[in-house]
Amino acid sequence: MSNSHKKQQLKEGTEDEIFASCSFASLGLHQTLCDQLRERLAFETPTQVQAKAIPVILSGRHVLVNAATGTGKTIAYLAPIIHNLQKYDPRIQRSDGTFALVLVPTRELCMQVYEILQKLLHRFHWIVPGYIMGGENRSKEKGRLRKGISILVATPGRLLDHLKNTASFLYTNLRWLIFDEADRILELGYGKEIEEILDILGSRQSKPAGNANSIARISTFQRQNMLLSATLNESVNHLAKISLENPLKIGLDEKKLRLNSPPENFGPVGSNTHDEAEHSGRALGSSDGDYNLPPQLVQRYIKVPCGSRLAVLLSVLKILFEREATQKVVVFFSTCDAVDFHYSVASEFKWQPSSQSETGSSLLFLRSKTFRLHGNMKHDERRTTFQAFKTVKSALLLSTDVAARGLDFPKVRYIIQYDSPGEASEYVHRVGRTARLGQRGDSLLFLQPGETDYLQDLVKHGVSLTEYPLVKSLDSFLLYGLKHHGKRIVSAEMHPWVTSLQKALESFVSTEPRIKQLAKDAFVSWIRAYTAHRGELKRIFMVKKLHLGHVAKSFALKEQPSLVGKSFHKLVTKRKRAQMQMQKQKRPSKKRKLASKTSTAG
Ligand SMILES: Nc1ncnc2c1ncn2[C@@H]1O[C@H](COP(=O)(O)OP(=O)(O)OP(=O)(O)O)[C@@H](O)[C@H]1O
Repeated sequence: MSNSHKKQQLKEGTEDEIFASCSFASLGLHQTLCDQLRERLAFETPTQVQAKAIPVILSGRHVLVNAATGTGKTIAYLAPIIHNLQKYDPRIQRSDGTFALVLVPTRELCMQVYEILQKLLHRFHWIVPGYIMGGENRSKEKGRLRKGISILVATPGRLLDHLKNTASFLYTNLRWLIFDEADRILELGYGKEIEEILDILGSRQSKPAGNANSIARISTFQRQNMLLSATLNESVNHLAKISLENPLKIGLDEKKLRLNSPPENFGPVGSNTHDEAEHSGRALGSSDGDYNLPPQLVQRYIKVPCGSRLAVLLSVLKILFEREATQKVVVFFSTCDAVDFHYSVASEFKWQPSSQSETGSSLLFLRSKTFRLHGNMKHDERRTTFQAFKTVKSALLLSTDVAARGLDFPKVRYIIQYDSPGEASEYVHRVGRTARLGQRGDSLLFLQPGETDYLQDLVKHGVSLTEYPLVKSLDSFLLYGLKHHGKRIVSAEMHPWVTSLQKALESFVSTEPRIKQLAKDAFVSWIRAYTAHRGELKRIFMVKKLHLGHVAKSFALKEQPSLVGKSFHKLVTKRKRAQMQMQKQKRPSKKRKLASKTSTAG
């Protein structure tokens, strides 16, 4: 979509908040680069964050950039690097190795940044872009590194692997090091790898002893490092401290990042050593303070009892896709198994509510094209899905948090967080897949009645949501040719539409052994993910409060799976113990004494 077309879609008043009133050339960028921005990407005017960051980055300062999702942070760092690289005289060559390194948390983001680079470098053919990431063929990557990559985009695990094992990887000319989605890289548990990378590259500000060899291999070029995210907070404090020299903070206030506080380490991050994780970094302490969200984003929550979650999700999706012929929706789940199960239901479940029979219809309930994306998928399938959802006009994407950060799927209109995100920062990034660059967007957060305290947690970060009129929406459906006005129906679970749909779903799952197995697997991993909430959130998302029969219903299982693997058994035992503990605490003191004696004896 052209810049001017995009601008037409902006709400009145929003444009000034998004775009600056200057040109790319006036920021100091080379004319050919400005032409590329216009011709290849259709960008005529810089966004506000680009107008602020580009001159500072051109001046050589280290920066920390914090700006709302979808405001153009990628170009803010890529354009100045390209500007500087094209100036080198004599021209840089492949044999000079890598000059700029962009670190990103996921493979999809790696591809996305690489594709933007390809477009921007079209007329600077001597500057070579490249990428290395988990899942790709290592020896092919080695070959590309040997030939030389001027601007390299990488995921941390694979980068470290090549830094240690690919002798021909030349980085002595490295001048720029960028951490895009810096907080997420740390949340995924890459703290140690990042320190190691900084040491090998000689990019640590306070260089530890013992790395003299690696540092000696680096030339004395001026280094410039950058950290960027829509949710930079104190989780990146340590990284900022060890990697940035006198940084300029763009879009950040001191409250959010206390660079003068005593040094910490990377804190209680996960110990994940894979290239990505499915979950948000639930172990991180969240920072109080407002996050920047796109002002035009309409944020709502929906309160649904556990047993009706699936029926309500499908109903909301049906409403969305029937209301607008072309519609792009992303639904976030907490686990890969949940994505797989819901993907099968969304693409195979047939039900015609006008027919009296439960299953006797041949019409798909959801007619949208459906995609899925998660970390357990084959690498190629993941790549194809990512590209396909980018270009498709109307579709539903079911995903884990691999799609939560940085991905720029054009024209996504609706984000549904079916499983709650955990940290407020993850909420911000998930909803940030819509309402990008001033465009319209809606988000919907599913909560069970006992989880609504989560809304208070979001309020602490300046995020407030209004309630979605669920019963009214359900009333709009025709059931057996009739409208059911739920005047006296106060709860969604009692709504005739929901009860009929639930019955049909249960019957569908029970007659399809493959889907039943997916449902059981999803049930187990969903509970496991629910127990993974940490800190304050554990108080809101309490596994012991869950009614497992209702959880089973949310996977269209008529009964709770009896025994599915050892880990599930352990979980049930743990829950029983916790429940017994709670009961003991409720008993009068005499009995409690007796109970405690018995349990000690046991
Ligand atoms: N100057 C510009 N004019 C028009 N469109 C732009 C401009 N700069 C960026 N865009 C477009 O805006 C969208 C958002 O850009 P980008 O992905 O860089 O945002 P971001 O701030 O990095 O978002 P996130 O925090 O989600 O990663 C993209 O579709 C990009 O092509």
